[in-house]
Amino acid sequence: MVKLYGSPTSTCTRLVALICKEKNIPYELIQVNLAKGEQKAASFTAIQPFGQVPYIDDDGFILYESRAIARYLIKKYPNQGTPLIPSDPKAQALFEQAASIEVFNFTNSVQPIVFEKVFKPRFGLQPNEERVGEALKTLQEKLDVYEVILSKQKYLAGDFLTLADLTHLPYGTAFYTNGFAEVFDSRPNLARWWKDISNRPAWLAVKDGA
Ligand SMILES: N[C@@H](CCC(=O)N[C@@H](CS)C(=O)NCC(=O)O)C(=O)O
Repeated sequence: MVKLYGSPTSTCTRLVALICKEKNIPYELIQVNLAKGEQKAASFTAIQPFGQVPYIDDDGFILYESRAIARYLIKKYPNQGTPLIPSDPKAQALFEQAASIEVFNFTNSVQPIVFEKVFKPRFGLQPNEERVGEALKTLQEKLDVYEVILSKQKYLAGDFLTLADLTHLPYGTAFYTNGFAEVFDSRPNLARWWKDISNRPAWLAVKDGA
């Protein structure tokens, strides 16, 4: 069974758990206590040199970086669960385009907002509102483009769901549920897409406790 080293509340661990559920891959979550700094222990960085979760141990094969893990698991189990990466070269290229959009046009802006407005307050720290304002401005511009794309097709890579849609869920949910729902809801096609992906049973199961 795949061993998933991570934290049930960590966004990146949740992505891997989500993919396991979408692909019906049994996995064992081995909890790493981030608050205690277990990810920085020498025994941990010997495996994940950046001192971050998640990583997987698949029968001795070690892999870190949540998106790389997701791709590996999807390719290893092509014939079970939801097909999340197309095999046709053109469809795959459109998937890669969407995957790149997610990293650079979505998560790059959403991540600092979640960090400032959700994670920092948990540790009694004040958010840097200037940083939030700048990231939100950039995000809104990018989401206007999402709205155009999603007015023409069901998902980010076309009319088929891919990993590139699902990678929006961990940070997107932390953003949406912590005071920013209107940012998505005010754009009808984006809102329709978000409602679709965020209500997938696999995601509901993960966000309510990986
Ligand atoms: N690009 C990495 C990012 C990993 C990452 O940022 N992990 C966070 C949790 S979501 C973490 O381990 N934070 C604790 C730390 O950096 O010490 C991935 O996708 O796996």
